[in-house]
Amino acid sequence: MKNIALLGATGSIGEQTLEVIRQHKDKFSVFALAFGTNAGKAIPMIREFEPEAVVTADEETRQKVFEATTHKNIMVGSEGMVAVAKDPGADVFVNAVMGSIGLPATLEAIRSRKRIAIANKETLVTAGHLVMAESRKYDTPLLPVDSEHSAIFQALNGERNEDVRRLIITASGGSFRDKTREELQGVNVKDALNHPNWNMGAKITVDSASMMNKGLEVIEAHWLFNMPYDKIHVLLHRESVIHSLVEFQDRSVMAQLGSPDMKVPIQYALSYPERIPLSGSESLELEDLAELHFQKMDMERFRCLKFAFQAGRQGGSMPAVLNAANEQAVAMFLNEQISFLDIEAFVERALTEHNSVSEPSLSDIIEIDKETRKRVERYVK
Ligand SMILES: NC(=O)C1=CN([C@@H]2O[C@H](COP(=O)(O)OP(=O)(O)OC[C@H]3O[C@@H](n4cnc5c(N)ncnc54)[C@H](OP(=O)(O)O)[C@@H]3O)[C@@H](O)[C@H]2O)C=CC1
Ligand SMILES: CC(=O)[C@@H](O)[C@H](O)COP(=O)(O)O
Ligand SMILES: [Mn+2]
Repeated sequence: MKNIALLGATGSIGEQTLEVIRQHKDKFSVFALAFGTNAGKAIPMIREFEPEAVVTADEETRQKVFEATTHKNIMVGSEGMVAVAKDPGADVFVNAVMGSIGLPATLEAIRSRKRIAIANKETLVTAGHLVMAESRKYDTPLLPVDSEHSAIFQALNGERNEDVRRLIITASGGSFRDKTREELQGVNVKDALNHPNWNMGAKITVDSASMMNKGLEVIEAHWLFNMPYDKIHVLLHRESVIHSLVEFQDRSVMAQLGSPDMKVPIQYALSYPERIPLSGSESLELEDLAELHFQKMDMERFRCLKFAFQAGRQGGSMPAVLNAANEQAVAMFLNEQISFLDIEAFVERALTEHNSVSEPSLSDIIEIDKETRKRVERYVK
């Protein structure tokens, strides 16, 4: 039995992780559930899965959960997530929170040598050098949940890193893939949240529309697979059926395909190296697909992708600034304080104004993250 600590339980990945656990009660149980403020969604989960520990984002939510469940072990905030990450009662740590908030807990879970299933790309973008150094030091590999990285992980199975010629990450193009830059001036939040292939949380859906999601995924792949940026390629593929590919030195290409369903990579990260049945997920019937489309990525149309490659190559604290500026700008876009195109403008400005710190420590990163968010907030005022 694997006991799972799940961060981000009330989110899109969190709910699908619980669905996988529900299907395999003989293999997985819930040790801890951490979430933000959605007590209405969390309370039935706590009643159903009876976790040893619960973590909420704030005291008010803690009180609501306590009143509804009388749970004895409800912790709060980043400290609560860190306590869960360290607890020997959990074997598996799933980071599915939104944003870089779960970084300290992820580092602690690695140090406690738990199985790490990482959905949260912001953690690796912000502090990939620290996370991967701890992963090597404590001999704790990270199992990717992000669909593209799970595909690459599967394509690399049994291969040697030096035999890889390129990682090819596919991108659906998001909600605005058929719009020109001029047309982007008039788009609103509702339009942005209408992803063609995936039903995901609001922040990642906006990132898909701006192509920042792919930018974050390029940096995520750089760290997870120890791959230089020159060997990471992004390909527009509208259908999200080929989840990503690896080209080897002999020009052989391995790809992982499947109907777009996040329960597949979530379950694989939990069951690896075993493959177990997953009910309710559709088989990919290739004969039913009329055609698959591929298109070269235009870095001027999708400028966030260009910024991410630049920040990744510059390294140091630049990716942390890219991420924090983007998190802040997307939050303001979702609050209807700024326009869609302001997101990339604010990210670009924050990167230009930042003096990069090489090899930033965890406290440097936390400080830079805070400063960048405040700076981006001031751009509106
Ligand atoms: N959704 C998807 O299909 C995919 C997602 N990912 C990545 O997975 C991560 C989660 O995405 P997704 O599930 O879509 O996001 P959602 O917005 O659906 O869920 C986010 C989760 O994080 C919690 N959360 C937010 N802020 C805090 C906080 N301050 N403290 C504690 N918990 C917090 C939310 O709690 P609450 O709502 O209770 O406030 C919620 O449980 C992201 O990094 C995303 O990039 C990667 C690939 C695919
Ligand atoms: C499901 C998943 O992994 C998302 O990160 C997905 O990749 C988003 O789609 P885009 O390709 O549009 O960014
Ligand atoms: Mn993805």
